[in-house]
Amino acid sequence: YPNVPPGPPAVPILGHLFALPSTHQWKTFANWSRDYKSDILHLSVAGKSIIVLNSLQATNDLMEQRSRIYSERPRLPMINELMGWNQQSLAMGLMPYGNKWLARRKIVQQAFSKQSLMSYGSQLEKCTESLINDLFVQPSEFMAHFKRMSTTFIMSTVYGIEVKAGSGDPFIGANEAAVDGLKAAGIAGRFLVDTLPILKYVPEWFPGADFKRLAREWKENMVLAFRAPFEEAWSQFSNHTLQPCLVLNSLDELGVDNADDSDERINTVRDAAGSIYTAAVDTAVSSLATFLLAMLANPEAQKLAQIELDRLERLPLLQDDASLPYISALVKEVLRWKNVAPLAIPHCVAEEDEYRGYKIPKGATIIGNIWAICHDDAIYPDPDKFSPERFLGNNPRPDPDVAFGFGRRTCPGQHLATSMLFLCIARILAVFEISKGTKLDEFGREVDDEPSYEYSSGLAAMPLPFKCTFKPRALANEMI
Ligand code: HEM
Repeated sequence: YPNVPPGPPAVPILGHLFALPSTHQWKTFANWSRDYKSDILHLSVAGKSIIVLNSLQATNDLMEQRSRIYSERPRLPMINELMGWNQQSLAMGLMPYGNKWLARRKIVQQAFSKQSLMSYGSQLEKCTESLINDLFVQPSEFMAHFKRMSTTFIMSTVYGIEVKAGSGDPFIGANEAAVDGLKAAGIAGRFLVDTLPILKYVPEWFPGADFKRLAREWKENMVLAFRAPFEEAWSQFSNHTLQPCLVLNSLDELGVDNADDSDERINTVRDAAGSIYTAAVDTAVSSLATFLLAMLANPEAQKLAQIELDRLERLPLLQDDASLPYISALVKEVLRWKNVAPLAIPHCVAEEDEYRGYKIPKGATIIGNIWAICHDDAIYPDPDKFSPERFLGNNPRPDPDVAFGFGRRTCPGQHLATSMLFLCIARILAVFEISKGTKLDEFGREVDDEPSYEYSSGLAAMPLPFKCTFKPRALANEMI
């Protein structure tokens, strides 16, 4: 590869396949940048180039300034073809750049823009009230409550469907199974078929072809996750009983006639809705769990946040953000400190390009290393420390917008995610004191159960299980 950016030594043919770690690649990429004294790296796997961008400068110059050519998605045979994630359109996050993608993206962007925030604000407030209630009743199940809160919100705002009480809701089960498959398959190098696409023709019964069975099962889950809630909403739409929601607005706006259900416009709405559902739930759960870990790691931040909240003397509302600067800074720090999507979703460059004298080959996978940027000590000194103060005062550090990705592919749920985090965090801290869980030591004494602060790997990082105690604060009864 003449004149491409530097990178670690490669072996013939397979390139860096075996040098790529199977977990937490973002850290290895950042270390390689240090070792090879370059914020852009070139790797190759079986003849395909991968360019890793480890600095804000490089992601700005290429993925933002030149977004016209840096907005494609690479094709991964396991996810795209065998699991069908973009074979029949469906998930817009994995769709090729083009008109179909744009039509879906417009729907999501419009529904969750900053301006439309107030139209779904009351629903968000209702869901976070239930969350607080659930945390009172069964605090140890906090992860399940986070999931329930975000699913209930998405199902009602997107599909106009009320989630069934208890754990047996069929739509939640379908979404969970689909996202689990995507997360597992999103681990780079996990499936050899991504490196050697020819393997996709191996029959399922062939020894070692277990990936084909997994792909088939995951595909069934994914189709169900996209189709099942949409079909329910569609049948209500046809009967004129569908409650106001994204599906209703979009079908109305596109002028869809309820007699005609074979329309491409219907697929567009189905895909936009399904893309939200699969992208929003786990990201919310992971970042809320990160917030709890942050409170365990830095009790001082919790105290300062509560001093600010107590001045309100009531449960916070969405429009309180201007009067709660510490909480707003805390939300930014949650997004920066541990990233839900440390390597975003890979982009792909549509044309050959040149940058700082290096060649960027056409079709190369482009990875923006969100984690490396959010932990760059030139931008965020002492990056491993959880410190909302870095976004306050006379010299605030830049907002970590990069946590939501790059250029034309940036997360269209950014405003929704930030508002959801703001409201949940403000309300939880107004009502509860958060502290470490406990366990019995070998002498039967109660001691703190220290979290590992470790995360799973894959497309979306989730904190490994940890314990946490929620103690109602003195003001809790007055506030609710
Ligand atoms: C803390 C919460 C969230 C974080 C950190 C996050 C982060 C990201 C990142 C890094 C990407 C990839 C961007 C890129 O390729 O450059 C992405 C894509 C996407 N996100 Fe989010 N996200 C969050 C919540 C949400 C929510 C609530 C929604 C629901 C509307 C959503 C919908 C999407 C969609 C549809 C895409 C694909 C965009 C495309 O390919 O055009 N996300 N998100």
